[in-house]
Amino acid sequence: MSSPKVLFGFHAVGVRLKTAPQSIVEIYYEATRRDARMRQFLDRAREAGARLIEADGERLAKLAGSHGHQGVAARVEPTKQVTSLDELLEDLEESGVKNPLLLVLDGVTDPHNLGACLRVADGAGAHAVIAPKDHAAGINATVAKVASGAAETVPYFMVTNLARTLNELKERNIWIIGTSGDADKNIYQMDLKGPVALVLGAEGDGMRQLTRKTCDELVSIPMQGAVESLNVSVASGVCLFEAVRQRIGAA
Ligand SMILES: C[S@@+](CC[C@H](N)C(=O)[O-])C[C@H]1O[C@@H](n2cnc3c(N)ncnc32)[C@H](O)[C@@H]1O
Repeated sequence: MSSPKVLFGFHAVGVRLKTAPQSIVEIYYEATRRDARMRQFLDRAREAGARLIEADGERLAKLAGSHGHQGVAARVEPTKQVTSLDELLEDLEESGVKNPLLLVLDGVTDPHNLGACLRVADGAGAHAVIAPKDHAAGINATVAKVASGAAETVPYFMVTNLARTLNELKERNIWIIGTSGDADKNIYQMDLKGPVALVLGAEGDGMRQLTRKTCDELVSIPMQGAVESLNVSVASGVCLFEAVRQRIGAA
């Protein structure tokens, strides 16, 4: 059995309260903090039946390590996780999701960028984020903090061979759309209502050659100013929310 882990900050603990309150072993809160945000948080925690424990700043700092805790930390049991991409896609099919929306990150190694990508993926309702095992940041405390709870809600799969995984997605009729500033077509010309995986490249070099070749389509985000490219998490947001816009329009 895996041991409880610690979440900290209003976002991360708040998301767990919303999505899996039964997995919370106990919540520590700084009793001297009596502002509105803390009061609202404690009301929600009590409504969810969570066990609340008063703690001082020192105890919270010990639980959260070097990370900002905002006066709140929780010991939680792991939630039931889907363990593989295949399992996730089968679950989606069984629950009638016809048009999965996936975000693929080819070489995003900065934990802040990964955290921001997970946050935007959650916001857009993406079903999973996929990255190559040997060329990506893993989930750590920084990622979880920047993701503001989304590291808990969006499955993140690190795969051994990204090109092979993209080919397997194609076999499941998922359209692979790579993004690159030099592509002729642009994201707004692309039909994103069906099953799609949006592929974003690394902070410095963009997508690797093999990944690029494996994509069904390449699209750009038309830039209007002097800079050549967007930060990868911003570009993820633009692409994912274009898919959301089209899907809402089609509903
Ligand atoms: C900072 S950019 C990398 C820039 C890199 N020099 C390149 O040539 O792709 C990180 C990733 O964000 C996405 N991106 C950023 N700006 C983009 C744009 N204008 N059009 C399409 N994708 C973009 C791409 O996936 C890119 O690989």
